[in-house]
Amino acid sequence: MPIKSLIRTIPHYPKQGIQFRDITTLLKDPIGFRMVVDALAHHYAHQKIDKIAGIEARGFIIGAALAYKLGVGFVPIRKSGKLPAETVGHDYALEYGADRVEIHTDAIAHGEQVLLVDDLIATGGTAEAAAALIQKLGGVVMGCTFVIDLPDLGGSKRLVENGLKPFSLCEFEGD
Ligand SMILES: O=P(O)(O)OC[C@H]1O[C@H](OP(=O)(O)OP(=O)(O)O)[C@H](O)[C@@H]1O
Ligand SMILES: Nc1ncnc2[nH]cnc12
Repeated sequence: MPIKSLIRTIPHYPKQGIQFRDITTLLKDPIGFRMVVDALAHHYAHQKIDKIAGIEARGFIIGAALAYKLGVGFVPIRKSGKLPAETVGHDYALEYGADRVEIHTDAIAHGEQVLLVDDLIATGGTAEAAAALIQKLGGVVMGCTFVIDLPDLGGSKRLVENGLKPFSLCEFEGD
């Protein structure tokens, strides 16, 4: 069963006109979830990764499982005000709104190779903000990975142009 076919689309959520790509149907399928983690682990198996940074909230699910599989540490990038120790932050625009992401200042050491993980890339605003946080701490974003790319929204193209090396397992285009 292809990964894409396990992803559910909810029309007009959370706003009129948005086709929401819902990974809960993929995650609840034990084979589907394993296929996602195994495919990403296979793709990155021979690359140097010191840490995985997962973006709240859905990026935690995929990112933590991938970190376990690759045997590397996991650090959370969270929405504003959720992290208890000293943070750095970055504001960004969303497909449907605006937000701010933060990371602990001691999450990443200078020169560490960091793989950024989220469930989906749309405009790329979240991933770029998260990458900026890693770079502020002196980390190197060696790649950004997603289960879903929405290429019509231009985010993956933006990441390519900025040298952030996106890799996704499936695309939803023109629908
Ligand atoms: O490429 P972009 O246009 O920035 O959009 C992608 C982001 O939007 C979604 O998260 P959302 O902000 O809805 O938060 P959630 O994971 O906490 O539901 C998704 O999980 C990505 O993080
Ligand atoms: N269309 C979409 N579906 C699910 N998550 C999203 N995040 C941004 N756009 C989204």
